[in-house]
Amino acid sequence: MDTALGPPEKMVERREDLTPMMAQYYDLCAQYDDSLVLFQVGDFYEAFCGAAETVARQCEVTLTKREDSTGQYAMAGLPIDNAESYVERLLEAGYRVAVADQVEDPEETTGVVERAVTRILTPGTLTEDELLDGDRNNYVGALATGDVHALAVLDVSTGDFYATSVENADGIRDELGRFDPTEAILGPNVAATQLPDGCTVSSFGEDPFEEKQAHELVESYVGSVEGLLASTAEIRACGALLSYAEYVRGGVDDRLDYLNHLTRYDPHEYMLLDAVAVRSLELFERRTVHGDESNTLAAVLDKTASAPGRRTLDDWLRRPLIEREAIVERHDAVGELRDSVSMREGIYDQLRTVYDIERLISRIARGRANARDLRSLKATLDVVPRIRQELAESSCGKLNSLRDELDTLDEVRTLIEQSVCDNPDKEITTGGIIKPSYNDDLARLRETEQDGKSWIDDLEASERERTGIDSLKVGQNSVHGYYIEVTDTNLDSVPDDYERRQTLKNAERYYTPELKEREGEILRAEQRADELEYELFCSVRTEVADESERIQAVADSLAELDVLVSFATVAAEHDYTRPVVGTAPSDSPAEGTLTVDGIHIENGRHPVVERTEESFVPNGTMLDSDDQIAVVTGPNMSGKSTYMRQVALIVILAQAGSFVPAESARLQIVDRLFTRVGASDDIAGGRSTFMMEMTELADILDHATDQSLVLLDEVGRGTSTVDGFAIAQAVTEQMHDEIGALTLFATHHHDLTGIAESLDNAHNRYFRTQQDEDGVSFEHAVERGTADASYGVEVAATAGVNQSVVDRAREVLDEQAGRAETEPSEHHGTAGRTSLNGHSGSTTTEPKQQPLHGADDEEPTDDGNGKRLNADLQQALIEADIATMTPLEAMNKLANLQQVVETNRRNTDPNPSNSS
Ligand SMILES: Nc1ncnc2c1ncn2[C@@H]1O[C@H](COP(=O)(O)OP(=O)(O)OP(=O)(O)O)[C@@H](O)[C@H]1O
Repeated sequence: MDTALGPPEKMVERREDLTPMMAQYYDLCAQYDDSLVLFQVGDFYEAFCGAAETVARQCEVTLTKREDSTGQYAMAGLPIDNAESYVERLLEAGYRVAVADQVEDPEETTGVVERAVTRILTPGTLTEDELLDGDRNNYVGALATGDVHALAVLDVSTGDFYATSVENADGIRDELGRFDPTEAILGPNVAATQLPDGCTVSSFGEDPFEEKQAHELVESYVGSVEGLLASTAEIRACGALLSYAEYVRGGVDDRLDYLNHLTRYDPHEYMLLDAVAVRSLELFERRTVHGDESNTLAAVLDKTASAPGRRTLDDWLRRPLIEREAIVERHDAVGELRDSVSMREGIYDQLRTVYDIERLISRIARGRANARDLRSLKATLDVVPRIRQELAESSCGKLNSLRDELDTLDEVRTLIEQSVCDNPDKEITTGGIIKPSYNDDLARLRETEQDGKSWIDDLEASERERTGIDSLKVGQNSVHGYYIEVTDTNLDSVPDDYERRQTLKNAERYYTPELKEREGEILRAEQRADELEYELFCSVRTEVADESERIQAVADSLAELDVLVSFATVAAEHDYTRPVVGTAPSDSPAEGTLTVDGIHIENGRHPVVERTEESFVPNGTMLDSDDQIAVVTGPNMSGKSTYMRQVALIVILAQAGSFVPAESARLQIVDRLFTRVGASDDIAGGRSTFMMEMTELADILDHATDQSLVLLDEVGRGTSTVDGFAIAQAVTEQMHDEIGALTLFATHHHDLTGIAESLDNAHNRYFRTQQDEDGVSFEHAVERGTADASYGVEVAATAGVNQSVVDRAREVLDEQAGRAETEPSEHHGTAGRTSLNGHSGSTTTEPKQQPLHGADDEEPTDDGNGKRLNADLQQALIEADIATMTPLEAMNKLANLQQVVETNRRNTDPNPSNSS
């Protein structure tokens, strides 16, 4: 066992001799032996022995010692006021942290202070604002298997709770990809391999997954599971998850009543968007080495005003809809909000003032909220009537139903308004949180306190008059209470009824019997009033918590409205258009249902790239049952990847309910979206092997349907040219003949363009490229047909390769072109200058690897007229498979050639100084 966990070895043999406090520590470590125990001692959380060493190392705090009659123990302390940042480091290091707080007042205890674990902090169950990203859900998941594979996920900080099940383990991986939980617990026979990267597996045993126990627990939270959950595996996953959520409460008041809203969904109700697609389309995180969140789809669409809105936006993008009516409802709402600027801005202005209502209600229900939280809830609920007002003029069904669902919760708002102070204290035990007017007893006690304080306020003046001492002062301190202070020079005038309380350097402090009595009255009234305020506050908090279901419903509606307003704002500001969505004809739709065959986009734009490029070139897309596959060619940097991703993002946006960046769009509803991007494009994710590429391809071939959209970028690039081409061809044929998915296939294999010509429902698209005396430039415009040249040499010239190599390369190309005119060419569909692809038209022969003289060990020699060198260069250039090279490989190749020319020049130049 990790030395930071369990009872310290050093204490085991001395257990019976330990001091009472250390015995308490020992017992808590034994009870929570899977967690690192942080043990409150006054203002610090302490750890001892091995745990202390871990805390000191991970949190970079000083390791000290504690010595008592039983020995010496290593000790490390974290200041309670600042504990969160340290705890974060322990969680990142993979520890669960059990926080053992003092649960009684040390001043009221004679023996050792009672301590108990009040919460166990784990990565997926955090509720502390300081440890959470306000805009993101933080999910913990539970997986169970049975007849089906079930997944339950829960965000303890917001109460978002989902369950689903699928037939195979791959499907579970996809669903996990949608929620991206930070932590998971696994039922019997479930492998951790399904979990996304970065998800911590926590051990929790098998008992909580036991059916009967799980069933009872789930029903105690959400009522009958009949008709809600679809399998026993789902019940077991939900039950285990609830019991884990209770467990991390540390066993103190462990019910979490607000977790009463469980959503069971069928994965087939949403577009299937697996983790690979989410990553490669950069929906939430850019595929940079460290991943960053700017310039992602979620970021450019985020005009939300509130944290719940931001989280809901993520959810909608992760789970685009496939039911036409639901999609159209959202589009209707976005349309109305886009057109009505005053309604849109009015709602936005209201939403900007709201607090994170989901996290507020979770804190309130867990009994962790303070009075400020209740005021924040009230301020948030106050916007509801105003938003209803803003929506009064709405004429669309979705906005109307959202308005009707917005419960104004008048009694909750009135309760908080009447009871909780307008600017309450943060502390809840020291008064200043409940209005005296809320309770007669409280009012009386505060009056007594106030009367007493007024009497004392007047005391200074009356005593000065009585004693004739002008410098006499009345004051108070925490140790001695109220006093009358007289300087030494006036001691003669002190009356007899003054009793000495404290001697200072130049003064004496006194009290009178009446002052003492008044002071007692004030203190008693104040103390009782503070206690009463705390009691009243707790009961108000409980009353509010009892309404958590209604409050959560309001939170959901506000979040939904926030996303719709955000979509509408983006649509208005960035000229998005409303897409027409229809069911695919192959779905056998009911009569009257609008069907759309394929994806038809006029002047579409990439929603993210259009924001970063100075001038973005819009492009159209036409895929349907007659033009089901498009093979997209074009040189590096021409815009192929951007184009393919743009089509996918437009489809996702439309099905999430947003308008789309295009002049017009008619879109068939897509059931699944698959992406396979080039192997070398994904190095940051550590998934650069050909094996990984093929695993993803296998997944697509197994699961794509005739209603799916498939993006294949450079499939087969990770292996030899011949194998890669063979795989690409076979995949294209299967997509065409058997699967029937709408497919965009970007490739450098120009030969694949011939295949597209030979298949009935496939066509070619290529990116136009301009060449002039300044070099090659990319127009980023896609057209039907195939590219007329590869422009590899021009790209090299533009990249700065020196002129003599570029000129020579052009010569070689011209010679090639001359040969091509006299020999029959097998290259498919190319016109004008031929491709530099050395195996043009040949699909079966492996290109020969001719060693280049001078590049390896053999020195080039001059035969007097440079013919040998020319032949070598020619051969090398012909062999170079420019169409499949990355820009870096092309540049290396050219640098290599350049070096050969340089070496040759040096060897043949009679004056070596010329060759530098
Ligand atoms: N339609 C467009 N309008 C303006 N700029 C674009 C457009 N499409 C792509 N670009 C820009 O061109 C560059 C290359 O785009 P992209 O990566 O899509 O090319 P590619 O053909 O896929 O390249 P490679 O084959 O090397 O992967 C990017 O910087 C992108 O921002």
